[in-house]
Amino acid sequence: MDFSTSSRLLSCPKIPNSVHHYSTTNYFLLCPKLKTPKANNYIILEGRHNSLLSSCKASVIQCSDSVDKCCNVTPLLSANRRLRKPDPVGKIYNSADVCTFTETASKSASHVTEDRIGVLLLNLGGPDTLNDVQPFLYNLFADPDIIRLPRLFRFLQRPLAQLISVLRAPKSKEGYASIGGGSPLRKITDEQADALKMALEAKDVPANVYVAMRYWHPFTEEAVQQIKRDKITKLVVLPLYPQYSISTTGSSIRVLQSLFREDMHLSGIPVAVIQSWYQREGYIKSMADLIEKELQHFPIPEEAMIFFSAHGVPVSYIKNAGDPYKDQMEECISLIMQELKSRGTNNVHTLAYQSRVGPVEWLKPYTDKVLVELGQQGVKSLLAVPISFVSEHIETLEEIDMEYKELAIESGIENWGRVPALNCTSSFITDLADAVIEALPSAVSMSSTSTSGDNENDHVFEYAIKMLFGSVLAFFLLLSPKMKSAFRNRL
Ligand SMILES: C=CC1=C(C)c2cc3[nH]c(cc4nc(cc5[nH]c(cc1n2)c(C)c5CCC(=O)O)C(CCC(=O)O)=C4C)c(C)c3C=C
Ligand SMILES: [Fe+2]
Repeated sequence: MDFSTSSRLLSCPKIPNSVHHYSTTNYFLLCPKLKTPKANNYIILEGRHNSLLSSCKASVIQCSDSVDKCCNVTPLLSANRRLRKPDPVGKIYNSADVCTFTETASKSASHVTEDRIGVLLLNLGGPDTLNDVQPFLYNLFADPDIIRLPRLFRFLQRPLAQLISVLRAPKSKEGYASIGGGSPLRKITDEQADALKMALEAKDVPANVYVAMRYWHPFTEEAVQQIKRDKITKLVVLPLYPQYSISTTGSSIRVLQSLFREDMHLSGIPVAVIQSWYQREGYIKSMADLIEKELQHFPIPEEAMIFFSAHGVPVSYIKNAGDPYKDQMEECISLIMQELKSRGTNNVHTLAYQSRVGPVEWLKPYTDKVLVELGQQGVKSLLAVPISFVSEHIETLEEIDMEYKELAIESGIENWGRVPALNCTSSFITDLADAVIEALPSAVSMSSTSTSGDNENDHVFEYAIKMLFGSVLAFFLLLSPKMKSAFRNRL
């Protein structure tokens, strides 16, 4: 059998929210709804292409632990709704010994060349100058996915954002001043976009790559207008956050959904959203490469503790809102450690959370507390690894490199190192390009699926009908002689 060279993801028409994956050696059908109770176990349906098309009831197997090309892809419409559930991750595992099919693969490949493909990189954004700091903070705190107020108090969101941004601006400005007077995020993200475009071209998938920032320029609205002007016919949305959080990827996708829903043209464009990609082999290996390289700078590399420091989120996101961020973070770290182990690197490691804001409880343990404790426990060499973000930014350049380094040294840690952010590391960008190519066939337009608004209306209509019939029925029952006597007897 002739095999296609690229991996593909397709949704199965017979099972909602399913994705199937085929590559040089195999394909899978993944059905999130058939997920087993254990968080990381998914039931994968495997079968021949023909059997898949005729029936989705192919042989059912439990997924293995082996992870190859994985990312979580959905159409734009259902992207957020599914990820707000406690453990929504649609994992695509690669395993050997499964049949392949060439016909659809080559069809997809030719389809790819006909389309005007766009890739939309989602990122947080950062102030370009010190004057931008307060308005940037206002945009951030005005986001209902960052400050989650109860519905009744939503009218307070903007005044509160104004107050908090003004109060926080002086401290934030100090931070940005110490790293050169602004955030490097825009420049690095633009460079990543250029590198990704080149990597896609090298794989014979020409595409325009756009940058959509959530809280500063270029805003999502600007990127989306450009996509429209460029007459893009197929779009892959790729958040530059490896792990999904309601506060990051979730927030950006929410904005994107509302922009697409409002626009007839945009809602017709097939879109695939890659929601998280922390399990991708290319990413895990790129992280392991950076860690291995940085360990070599220590006097005794095997004695250095690998200290993963992730951006925190309030605990309520995990406990009440079902944010998968913590689970994904832990799994990501365990995959990186497995990879290091397979290379003979057996250093001890730990995870802590940094950058908390405000008076609520955030994910623990807190980075600053752990650093002091480790110093007290006699740890002498420590390698900090920023893990929730793939570019240098204020929290690596100022918080880790300055504040935490100073704290660590004060606490007795003698040898300090920090793994650089991936930025434009070529193995990483190549892997992102693969993720885009794999996601392309799963792109679906909003207009080809029912919108959540429609569903909600359906529910309201259904509810009203039930209420009406229920009331009429209750009225006649109450008037019936049998019912009257029953009431009389009780009284
Ligand atoms: C995965 C990454 C991030 C998560 C999760 C996240 C959640 C989160 N952040 C804040 C508040 C602030 N974040 C700020 C900067 C900032 N945050 C991230 C990433 C995540 N945030 C990045 C990459 C950046 C830096 C951007 C840059 O300019 O370099 C800031 C501003 C800086 C400061 O004043 O400290 C705030 C404030 C909350 C409240 C939150 C979850 C609810
Ligand atoms: Fe943040």
